[in-house]
Amino acid sequence: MSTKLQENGVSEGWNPENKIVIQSLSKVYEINSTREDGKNQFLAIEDVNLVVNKGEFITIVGPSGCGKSTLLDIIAGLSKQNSGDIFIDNKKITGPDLDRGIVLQGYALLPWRTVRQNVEMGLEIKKVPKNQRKEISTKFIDLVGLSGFEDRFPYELSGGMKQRVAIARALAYDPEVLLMDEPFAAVDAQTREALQDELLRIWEETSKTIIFVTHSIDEAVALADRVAVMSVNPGTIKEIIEIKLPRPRRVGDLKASTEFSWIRHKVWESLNNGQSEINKNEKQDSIDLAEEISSSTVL
Ligand SMILES: Nc1ncnc2c1ncn2[C@@H]1O[C@H](COP(=O)(O)OP(=O)(O)OP(=O)(O)O)[C@@H](O)[C@H]1O
Repeated sequence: MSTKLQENGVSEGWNPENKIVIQSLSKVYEINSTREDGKNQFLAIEDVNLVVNKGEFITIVGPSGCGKSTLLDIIAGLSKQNSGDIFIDNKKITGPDLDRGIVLQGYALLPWRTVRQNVEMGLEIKKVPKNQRKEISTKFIDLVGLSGFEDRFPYELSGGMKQRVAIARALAYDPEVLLMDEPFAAVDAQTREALQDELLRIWEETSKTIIFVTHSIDEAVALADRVAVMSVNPGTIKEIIEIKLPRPRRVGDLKASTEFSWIRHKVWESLNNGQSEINKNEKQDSIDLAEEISSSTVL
């Protein structure tokens, strides 16, 4: 894939199968530092490269702080990278847009709006007429199994129901890409499995392209076509593991299979090697620091 850009921001020599192309992405945060060397920048992700095909389901796993949310925020256009580019349908992204739906861990529903009004938010922004909005919201409320709850307010719903509303809201305005950051982390195990099955069913029905961040290896393997494993310090994608489990999938059934356990172990190993690397890096950092201290003592 060529990195050369034409004047209209379209890259040359791209593959029409590609939905999202991430090239050499890096992000530096400015941080408050008390270090003597005055360093006040932190390299959160470095040289991230990833190509996601149309209709593909990619999950991202990695140790805490490796930059999963940072990466997703940049793809969403909510945060700006320091270097590198992201293309969606071969167009360079420059900020948030309705082509990308976002589902976050904290639901982010508006408490003063009913289920229906929350689901219709994106449609209002898109200036879809009222009767059409109702038709669309009815369809997606039904799709996530919340028919009959249209007039409830968020405080009247369980965590799992709120998360369903957030998914319906993201789907209702028909984004081609869904970006999900640990969307099921706050619900109990049983609800989580039900939501995973529901998401798989919706994805099969709507053929969206999904990038899904999770801490759970089981969830990553059960949902994805490919799992991107990130390492920390600096955060980058160290390995992409293809999940060749048959579809359609039901999460409960999958987990009982030997094939699932084998792939799960493979992802675990990849993550665990990363942990060893962190320990090595930390050890090396300590060695460097120790050497610095000892040499300054000699001086
Ligand atoms: N606004 C910010 N300012 C400074 N540093 C930040 C900021 N946001 C994130 N970081 C740092 O960047 C690194 C990556 O953070 P990020 O939240 O992307 O990681 P993550 O992989 O999503 O973590 P977790 O799995 O714990 O949610 C972390 O070391 C974090 O401390």
